[in-house]
Amino acid sequence: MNMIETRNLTKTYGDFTAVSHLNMHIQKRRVYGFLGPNGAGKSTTMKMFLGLTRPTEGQFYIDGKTYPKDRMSILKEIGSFIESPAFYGNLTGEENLEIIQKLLGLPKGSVSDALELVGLGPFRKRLAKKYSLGMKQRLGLAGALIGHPPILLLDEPTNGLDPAGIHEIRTLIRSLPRQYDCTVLVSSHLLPEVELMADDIGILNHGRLLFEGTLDDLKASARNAGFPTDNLEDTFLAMIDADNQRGGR
Ligand SMILES: Nc1ncnc2c1ncn2[C@@H]1O[C@H](COP(=O)(O)OP(=O)(O)OP(=O)(O)O)[C@@H](O)[C@H]1O
Repeated sequence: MNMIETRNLTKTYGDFTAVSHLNMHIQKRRVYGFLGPNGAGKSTTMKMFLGLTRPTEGQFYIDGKTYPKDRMSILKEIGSFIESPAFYGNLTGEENLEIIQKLLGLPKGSVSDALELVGLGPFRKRLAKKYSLGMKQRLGLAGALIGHPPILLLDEPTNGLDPAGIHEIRTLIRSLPRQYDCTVLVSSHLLPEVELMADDIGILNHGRLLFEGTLDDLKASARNAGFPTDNLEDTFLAMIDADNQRGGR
C-alpha cells in the first residue's frame, strides 16, 4: 500500500520549474530515500506535502487522503524536520520539546522518551542556543518524532553531524518502521547515506524523477543503461551527469 502517492505533482516559481510532473510511490512502513543534488527540488516536494507551498499542477494523496481537501487531517499524521528547524534559543532543549508536547496534547513522559531516543538526555537542561549544530539536528528530530506520527518527513537529517552521530541517527531512522509502524521519507544528496538507510529510493534531478525503486532495481536498471554499477555512488553521479547532458529538464 502507498502511504504517499503523487500524480504529476508540479511546482513552478514564475517561469522556473522546481518540481516537474512527479509520480512518486512511498510504501507504508518503509524508508524511502529521496536522493538528488542541491536544488533538485526535494525540499519543495516535502513542503508541498506539508501544505507549506501550493502545487501548481498535479495531486498528492497521503494515507488515502487528498490535498487540499483533507489538509488538516493529513497534517495530524506527519512529523517533519524541514531545513534547519527553529527553536527558542533561551529555552532548554527539554523546554522546547515541552512546548510541542503541550501543543500536541501528548503525555509528559513523551518529552523524556524523545530526548533519549535522539541521544540528548544528558543535555536536556542546556539552552538550545548553546547546542552544537549536531545537537540542534537531534532536537529537530526529537520534535518530529515526539508524537510517534505514522509518517515522518526528514529533510537532510544528518546535516552537520559527526560520523558517530550520523551512524546513530541512521540506525534510529532504519529502526522506525519496525519500532513505531512509521513510514519515512528522508532526503539526502549522498547516495552512500541513502544506501544504508533506505528500502526504496527516488532520484530527483532538476525537479524530475529519474528513477524510483529498490536499490537492487537501481543496479539492474543502471546496468541495462550502461552505467557503472560497482559502486552505487558512481552510478548515481553518472545518471545525474547523463541527465544534465540531455538538458536536464
Ligand atoms: N520560493 C522560491 N522562489 C523561487 N525559487 C525557489 C523557491 N524555493 C525554491 N526555489 C528553487 O527551486 C529549486 C529547488 O529547490 P529545493 O530547495 O526544493 O531543492 P533541494 O533538492 O531541496 O536542494 P537542497 O539539497 O539544496 O536543499 C532551487 O533551484 C531553488 O532555488
